[in-house]
Amino acid sequence: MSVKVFIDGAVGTTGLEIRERLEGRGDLSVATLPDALRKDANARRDALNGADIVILCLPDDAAREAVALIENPAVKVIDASTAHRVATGWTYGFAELEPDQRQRLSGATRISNPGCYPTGFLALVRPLVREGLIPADWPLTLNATSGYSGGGKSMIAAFEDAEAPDATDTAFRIYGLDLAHKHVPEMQTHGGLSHPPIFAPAVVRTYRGMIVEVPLQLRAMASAPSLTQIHDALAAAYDGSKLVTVKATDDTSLLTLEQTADTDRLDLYVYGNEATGQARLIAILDNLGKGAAGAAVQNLNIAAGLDELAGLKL
Ligand SMILES: NC(=O)C1=CN([C@@H]2O[C@H](COP(=O)(O)OP(=O)(O)OC[C@H]3O[C@@H](n4cnc5c(N)ncnc54)[C@H](OP(=O)(O)O)[C@@H]3O)[C@@H](O)[C@H]2O)C=CC1
Ligand SMILES: CC(=O)N[C@@H](CCC(=O)OP(=O)(O)O)C(=O)O
Repeated sequence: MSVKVFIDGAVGTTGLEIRERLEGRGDLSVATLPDALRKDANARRDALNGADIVILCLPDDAAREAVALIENPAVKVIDASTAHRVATGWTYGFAELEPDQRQRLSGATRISNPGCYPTGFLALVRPLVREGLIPADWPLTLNATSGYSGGGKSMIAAFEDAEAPDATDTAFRIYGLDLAHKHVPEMQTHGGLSHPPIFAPAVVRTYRGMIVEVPLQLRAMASAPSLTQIHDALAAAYDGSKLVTVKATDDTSLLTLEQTADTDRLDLYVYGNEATGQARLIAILDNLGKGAAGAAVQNLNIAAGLDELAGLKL
């Protein structure tokens, strides 16, 4: 039987990417609302309660509002916003993050899709904390750069439309200077960390793509893990995954923000210097791929009991 999917926010940046991945699928049908009704509460209530699975591609407040409109207990929800990523009763939609995560997702009715930056950070850090290679109370930092589609329609306009209210011609800018970025709580919670990491994000004049880097002073840790131990722990954590891959570190020429653009892959690297006891852990993904729409479709497939990789871009 075909699974009925409703996308709320279907004409936004993430919604359009999800629709593209679901096109031509015979195992599910996709409903969206016409333009005149897409913000109409009654039309949304009917569509939300009539679906098997809904995907919310909305700002946080509108996502909370959508969840409140759902009365049918059989409806499963995948929320792409930040609203429920550390909320009680929600399962974090990063299938590869913990050994039992996929199984938990297959039985969940409320799934929070991870943030794009946390996807890179957690992929690098969580297995190492779990294995005791990084102490849970280590003062972690991460530097990251995103394509401008990460800011949705308004940031796309700012970079592409000189008439937009916040138009910019910058090539690269840093932000999050108050150290209170909305992604930090999920990084701490799902990383199993005692303290929030320092998160230094930047946005660059490229539509899509993301690099997340975690620098580590290994020699200062009591565990003093070697680069090989770190590499092997990550390789073991993602063994068999077609989306998350620990890459060889002998070819630095491929380390670009664009290398996973328009795919749902997540490429991980462990670089460093054994002699100085320093490491640079690097994750490269598409903010709209594994960072948003790719993860949402993967979660949809798992929640619906379908082929997990159907519609995904490898
Ligand atoms: N862009 C990215 O890389 C990522 C985005 N996300 C998250 O996904 C969600 C969507 O982001 P994104 O697609 O980038 O944002 P966009 O701004 O591109 O799209 C949001 C869409 O939601 C619509 N909308 C707003 N309020 C309502 C409402 N009350 N009822 C119905 N529709 C509404 C908007 O309508 P209108 O077109 O009229 O403005 C717009 O089409 C956000 O929570 C974001 O944080 C998560 C990971 C990465
Ligand atoms: C470049 C840029 O501005 N990126 C956004 C994050 C992307 C996003 O939409 O955040 P969610 O993953 O939580 O939905 C930001 O830093 O706020």
